[in-house]
Amino acid sequence: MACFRDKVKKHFPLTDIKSVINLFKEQLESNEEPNLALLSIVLGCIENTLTLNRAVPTNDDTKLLRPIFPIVDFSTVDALYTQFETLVKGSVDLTKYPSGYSNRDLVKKISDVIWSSLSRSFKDKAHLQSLYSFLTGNKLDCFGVAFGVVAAAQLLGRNDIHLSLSEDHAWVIFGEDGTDTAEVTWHGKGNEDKRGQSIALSVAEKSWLYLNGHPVICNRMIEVAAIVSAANPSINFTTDSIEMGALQQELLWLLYDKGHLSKYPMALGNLGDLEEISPTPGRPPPLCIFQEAITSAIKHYDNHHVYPYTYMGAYLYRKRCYKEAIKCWAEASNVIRKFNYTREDEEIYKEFLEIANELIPNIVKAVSLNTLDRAQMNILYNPEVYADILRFYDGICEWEEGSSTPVLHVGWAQHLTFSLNKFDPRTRAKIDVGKDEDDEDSEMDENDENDNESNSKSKDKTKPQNGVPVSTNDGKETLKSALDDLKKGDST
Ligand SMILES: FC(F)(F)Cc1cc2c(N3CCN(c4nnc(C(F)(F)F)s4)CC3)ncnc2s1
Repeated sequence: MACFRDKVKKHFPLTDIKSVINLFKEQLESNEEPNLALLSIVLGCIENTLTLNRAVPTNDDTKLLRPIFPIVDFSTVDALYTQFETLVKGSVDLTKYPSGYSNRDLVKKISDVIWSSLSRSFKDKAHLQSLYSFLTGNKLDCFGVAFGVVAAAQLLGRNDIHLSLSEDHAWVIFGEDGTDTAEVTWHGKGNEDKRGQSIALSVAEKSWLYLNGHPVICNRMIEVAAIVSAANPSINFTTDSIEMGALQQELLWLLYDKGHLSKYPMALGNLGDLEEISPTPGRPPPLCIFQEAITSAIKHYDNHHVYPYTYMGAYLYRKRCYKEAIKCWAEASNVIRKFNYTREDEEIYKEFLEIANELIPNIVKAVSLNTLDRAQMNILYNPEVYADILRFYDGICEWEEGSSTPVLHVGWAQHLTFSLNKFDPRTRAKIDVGKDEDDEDSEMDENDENDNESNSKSKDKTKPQNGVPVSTNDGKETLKSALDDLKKGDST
C-alpha cells in the first residue's frame, strides 16, 4: 500500500472542496481499487472539523469560529492510516488463511479486530460512521463497524469481502462466488449481536431488515458511494454544515456521473434531499432523482425497498403536494406488505406510524379547515386519494398478516377513522375495492371471495346492487361537481 502514498501525497494539504473532489476522482479513475480506509479517514476528518466542536466561546462572548474549511495535512491522514494498517496487519495472521478466497473464520477474525477496539459507549450518536471516528475515538456505529471490516479486508488484500446493505442494517458477503454472508456488526438496541453467523436464517423470516434477499451488494465503487452517502453534515438537530453538505453533494454527483449510484437507491434519495436544500444548476430536480431511486429499486431489487417511496413522499409533503405524497405512501405500503413484521423492523414501523398517525391526519386537517391549503380541499372529494389511503392501510394490514409481532393497535384505528371520515361520503362510495388482477399473493380462496362479495352486497347499500364495482372515478371529480350533486340530492 506504500505506493498509494506517492499517488495521493500530491493532493495534500486538502484546503477546499475542489481538492477533496480531485482526490476522490483520482481514486475512482485509478487502475487500482479506491482505497477505502484512506477515503473514510479523509471524509471523517473533514466532517469532524466541520460539525463538531465548531465554536469555542471566549470570555468576551464572541464565538471563535474555526476556519470554515479545514486544512487536512497528509501527515495527519498518513499517521491515522498507518495506525489502522498496524492494528489490522498486526492482529490477523494471514498465513492461517492460505486460500485465495476468504472463509467465515477470517471474516469473523477481522470483525473481532474492529469489535474489540471499540469503546463501550454512545453507539447511536452522529458522526460515528468513519474510520476517523474509529481511530481517534474508538467509536463506530452499526454501519461503521461493517464498513471498517470491509476496509480492513481490503488492506489485507481480501478483495472478495464486500459490504451488503439493507435499509437499516449492514453485513458482508465473501467467498468464491460471493454468495457466503456473515454478520459483522450489531443491530438496534437490546439485540444480541449475531456476528459470524450467516444471514440465511434471518432472510428466511422475511423481515424488512434483510429485504427478503434484495440488499445492495457493493463493489469497491459502491463502497465509496456508501462512505459518501453515510457522511453526516448535521451540526445539531436544526443546523447542517453548508460546507459538508456541499462536499457530500459534489461527491455524490461525481459518483452519479460514473454510474456508481445506479444500484444504490438510498444514495440517490440522499442526493435528492441535498438538491432540494441547494439545487445544482444544470442538474435534474429532486423529483427526478427520487424517481430514479424508485426505478432503480424496481429494476434491481424487485421493488422490495421502502425508502425510495418515502424519500419522495416526504419531499412532496414538504412541498404541500398532498395528493401525490399520499400516492407515494400507498406505493411504500405496497412494498412493506411483501414482508412479515419482526421485532427488529422498528425503524420502518416508526416510518409508517408517522405517516399514518401524523402526516396523513395533518393533511386532511390542513385541507379541511379554513387554512392556506384550503385550495386543496378537493382532495377530500377525490376518490383516487381516498383509494390510495385505503391501499396504504391495506398494505400495512397485509404486512401484519402472518407476522410474529402485531403491527396495528387501537391508536392506529383512531387516526384511520379520523382521516377517512374527513372524506365526503359520496366520494367514499365511488371507489372500486377490487383485488389487483396480477396480485397473486393477495388471492383469497374461492369461498372467502364469495363470502366477501355477499357481505359487501348485504352491508354496503351505496354499491350498485348489480354488484359491478364502480371503477375509481379518474380523479376528475371536482369539488364543484360534488357539491352540485349534493345540492341536487343526487344519490347515485
Ligand atoms: F448500513 C446501515 F445499516 F446503516 C443501513 C443503511 C442506511 C443508509 C442510508 N440512510 C438510511 C436511510 N435514510 C433515510 N433518510 N430519509 C429517508 C426517508 F424516510 F425519507 F425515506 S430514509 C438516510 C440514509 N443511506 C445510505 N446508505 C445506507 S446503508
